[in-house]
Amino acid sequence: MKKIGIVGGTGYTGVELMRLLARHGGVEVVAITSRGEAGMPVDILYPNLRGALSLRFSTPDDADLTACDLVFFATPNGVAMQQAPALLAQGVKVVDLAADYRIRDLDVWSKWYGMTHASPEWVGRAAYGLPELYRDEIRSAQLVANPGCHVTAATLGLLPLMGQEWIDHGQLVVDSKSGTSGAGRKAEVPMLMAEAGESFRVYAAEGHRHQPEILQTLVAVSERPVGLTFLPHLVPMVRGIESSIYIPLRDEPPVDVQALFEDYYADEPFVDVMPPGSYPETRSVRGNNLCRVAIYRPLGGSMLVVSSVIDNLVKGAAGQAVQNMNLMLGFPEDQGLDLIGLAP
Ligand SMILES: NC(=O)C1=CN([C@@H]2O[C@H](COP(=O)(O)OP(=O)(O)OC[C@H]3O[C@@H](n4cnc5c(N)ncnc54)[C@H](OP(=O)(O)O)[C@@H]3O)[C@@H](O)[C@H]2O)C=CC1
Ligand SMILES: CC(=O)N[C@@H](CCC(=O)OP(=O)(O)O)C(=O)O
Repeated sequence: MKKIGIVGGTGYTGVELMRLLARHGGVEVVAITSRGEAGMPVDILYPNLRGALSLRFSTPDDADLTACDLVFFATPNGVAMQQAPALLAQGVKVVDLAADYRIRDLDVWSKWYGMTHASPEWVGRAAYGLPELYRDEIRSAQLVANPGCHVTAATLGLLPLMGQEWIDHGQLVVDSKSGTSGAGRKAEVPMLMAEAGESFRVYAAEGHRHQPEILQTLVAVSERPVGLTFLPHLVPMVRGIESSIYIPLRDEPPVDVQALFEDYYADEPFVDVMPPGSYPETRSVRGNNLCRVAIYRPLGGSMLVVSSVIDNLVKGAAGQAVQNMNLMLGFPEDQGLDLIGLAP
């Protein structure tokens, strides 16, 4: 059994990590930290874990994280960059669910996150945790930067088209909708379900930090400048992200775009290219690690549209983090993640 630690276990990604790891079979969660809830059994705060995980929250100082094979940071931005280097120096592997190691350009990172990076030497050494693109690097990495939630839905919906001469890379639009759990357990009032219920609105229209993160990957893959408008919305559901992605065509595609997507993702365990005419639903991925995509060309016109859905807490956070852990620790990539979405 591999020993696992979680820093920041009281948030929504922390409880989702515990739910997935408790049934993994190859790992044991030995430490889970919270400064505010130290001493409390995890199944008192999260009764869904009763009978699955018998453990108490401990303070980050008391938890023996150096004895772990791998530690997840499910903490706000700016925590892992302070605390992870000491663990990395001891040979512990780390998956950061926050954004500390996602952006290679430190000036871009500082601009969007409003901080100076505390461990810039690790930024270039971190693998970007999108297995569909960087599987080999993740396997051998000591530090993995788990992608953002909107970012995962948008990037997977765009990857097969990147670098194709017949699309206009300069005018991509990602219109993305998130459930309220995306804002975390300590969300500000406007992001609470009671405020979002029976309503639907844009947020961060002046610019969202997921835009440069999506762009970084699209530019790397297409090897050219990319123009991207990204607009997030809050929708009255607890879990789920749907990204509607608009891709202007420059020329008539010389290939069947549906077949292009099916071929690109043929061997991917967690990307499901749906048949023509399908409408991916967030509830079909609720609680599982899938990204489901469908491709449209409305009225046969000059715009391709891709709909991409994920569960923000699973493929958008904890599930993808476990997928990365599996690669880093040598488990089958889908171990503990072979889950079916909930219906109705
Ligand atoms: N919610 C989502 O859908 C997604 C979230 N993420 C990212 O995952 C991370 C976790 O998000 P989420 O689960 O929503 O929860 P929160 O950000 O609300 O959870 C924070 C956790 O970190 C602990 N923590 C806070 N500050 C520190 C600190 N200085 N040192 C140690 N522990 C600390 C908190 O416990 P305590 O204060 O008691 O120590 C709590 O357990 C965030 O960076 C978020 O951006 C990524 C993708 C999707
Ligand atoms: C609804 C909502 O507020 N969502 C959050 C999701 C951010 C998140 O989860 O952060 P990372 O994915 O970058 O770690 C937001 O847009 O800020």
